Amino acid sequence: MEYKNIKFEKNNGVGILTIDRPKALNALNFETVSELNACIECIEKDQDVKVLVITGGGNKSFVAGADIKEMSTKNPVEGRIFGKAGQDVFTRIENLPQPVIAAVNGFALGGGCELACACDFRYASDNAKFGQPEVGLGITPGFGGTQRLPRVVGRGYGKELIFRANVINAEEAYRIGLVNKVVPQDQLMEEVFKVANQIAGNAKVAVQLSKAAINRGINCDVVTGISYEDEVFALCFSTEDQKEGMAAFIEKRDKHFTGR
Ligand SMILES: C/C=C/C(=O)SCCNC(=O)CCNC(=O)[C@H](O)C(C)(C)COP(=O)(O)OP(=O)(O)OC[C@H]1O[C@@H](n2cnc3c(N)ncnc32)[C@H](O)[C@@H]1OP(=O)(O)O
Repeated sequence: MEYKNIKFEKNNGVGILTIDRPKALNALNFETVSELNACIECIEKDQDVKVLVITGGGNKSFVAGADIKEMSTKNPVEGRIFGKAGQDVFTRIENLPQPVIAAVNGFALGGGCELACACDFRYASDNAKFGQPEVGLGITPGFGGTQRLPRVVGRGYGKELIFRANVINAEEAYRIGLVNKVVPQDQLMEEVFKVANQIAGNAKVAVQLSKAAINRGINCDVVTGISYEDEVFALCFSTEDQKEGMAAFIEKRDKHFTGR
């Protein structure tokens, strides 16, 4: 499929999705959100993609937020339609069966920080900047930021970032747990691919079921979460990779997973 504002490629089981409007610092206009949705819908069904990496085009920005110029003339009905479109695609990313890593290579502001929070975890380049500037523009975060950011960094830091609309650097983002690792900008993709390949080398069904169990458990009580873990744990014993992984350990040999 041809896209105007995003790029998608695959390399050895790792999908790389780039938000690619560098002249607008990869800001998300309606067209970009729609393309993102179409691309994520394809990835959901693509068995070849074991891990997805999301990054931004150019070397200055991951995503500098929703497109302010486009939003500036919207009425409440249009605002709701735009907000819902962004929320739906970010929820779709969060619920993708495959793990998703955000490679944050610059500004992750507003919708950009929300996109990063919809990913399973985040690595950042040392020039990355994070923030939720929405209240300084007269709006609330609208692509899930009021919900996901406090769940990632905790209520106190989440509320402070949203209320102050301040921008923090990569080291501060690391300190509050918003990113897992900070690396020099020219090493970001290499480092992220290393991690993505490591995940892609593990038993695919077990990785995907682990993600589903974590996501489900985080949104419910621990007893319900644990009972879901029961189900996915048992399900793993129906896979070829469970037989192979354990046989390889016992026979002291390399494992050869098939993803089944
Ligand atoms: C539901 C979600 C809501 C939201 O996400 S609200 C939006 C939240 N985001 C922001 O408030 C960030 C807005 N952008 C900025 O504050 C600045 O940019 C930066 C600090 C990120 C970078 O500043 P600098 O290095 O001086 O670059 P530059 O000249 O401002 O930007 C280059 C071009 O990119 C466009 N641009 C940047 N961010 C956005 C955006 N969020 N929406 C639309 N356009 C954007 C600019 O306008 C300009 O373009 P031109 O050269 O044509 O003037």
